[in-house]
Amino acid sequence: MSKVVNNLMRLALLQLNVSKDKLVNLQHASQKIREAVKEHKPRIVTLPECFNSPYGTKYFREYAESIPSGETSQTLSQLAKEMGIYIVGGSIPELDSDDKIYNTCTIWSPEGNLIAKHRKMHLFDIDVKGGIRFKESETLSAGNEFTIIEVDGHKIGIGICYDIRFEEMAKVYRNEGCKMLIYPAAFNMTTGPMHWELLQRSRANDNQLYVVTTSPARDEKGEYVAYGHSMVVDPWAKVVKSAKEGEETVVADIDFSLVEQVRQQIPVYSQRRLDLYSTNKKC
Ligand SMILES: NC(=O)CCC(=O)C(=O)O
Repeated sequence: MSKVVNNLMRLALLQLNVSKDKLVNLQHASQKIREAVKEHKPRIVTLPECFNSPYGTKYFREYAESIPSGETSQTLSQLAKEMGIYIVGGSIPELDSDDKIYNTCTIWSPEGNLIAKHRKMHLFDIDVKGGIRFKESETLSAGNEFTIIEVDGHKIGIGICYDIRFEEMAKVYRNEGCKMLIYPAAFNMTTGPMHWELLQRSRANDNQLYVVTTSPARDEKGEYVAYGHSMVVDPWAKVVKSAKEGEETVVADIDFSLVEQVRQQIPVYSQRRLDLYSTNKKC
């Protein structure tokens, strides 16, 4: 007998205020998760990049925790179990046994189990004249592994923020059968207005899948001012839901059958000229 797959799935994206107090951040995220689940009954709740600490290289070591023994992991595990949901737990600075620190997303099942963790693969090192300079590599190490989870028969690829700029990574996920990419993210006031929506619509369009981002809320007084605008883009590359700048919960109903519809109607994937080019081929 063939497996019946439910194509509909509700997501709640929590664009959260983040402070310098880790305990306050965890309590706030917990309250918002409980409220979102009671009100909207999502299958998956997503959190922002660096939701338990300020986003800055000088903070990462101080706020870093082991996974899954640290207090943030324990909190997310209990919440996922209590509310019976999947949590894509934004990201936190992770302290590894080798004393390295990673920017890591943990993913929790409705039973409270850690089903995957994604370490940001591409570190955010940029220097835009007159704009922003940021060097994650001053304190962070890069992850080396792709991360795919499966929820109700649907494969979902995970990246973190700057990872979205690398179309090769998204293509690997598409090649593996992903129908959605989720990126906890914290763009800024220089690149956000230029590239935030463009990148999401590009990845959705290139790969004919859903793209979901979750940002911290904008805090104009913060040292790093996040752009906000958490977003859901569908496989037609249409923005179906978008937050404004402040704290907000975005609820989106996903219809995975759209993925197949788009892929059938515009069959670029099978029309590629892999005899002429491939990602491995040198120019
Ligand atoms: N936290 C990040 O990786 C920020 C990425 C970003 O702002 C960009 O422009 O890329």
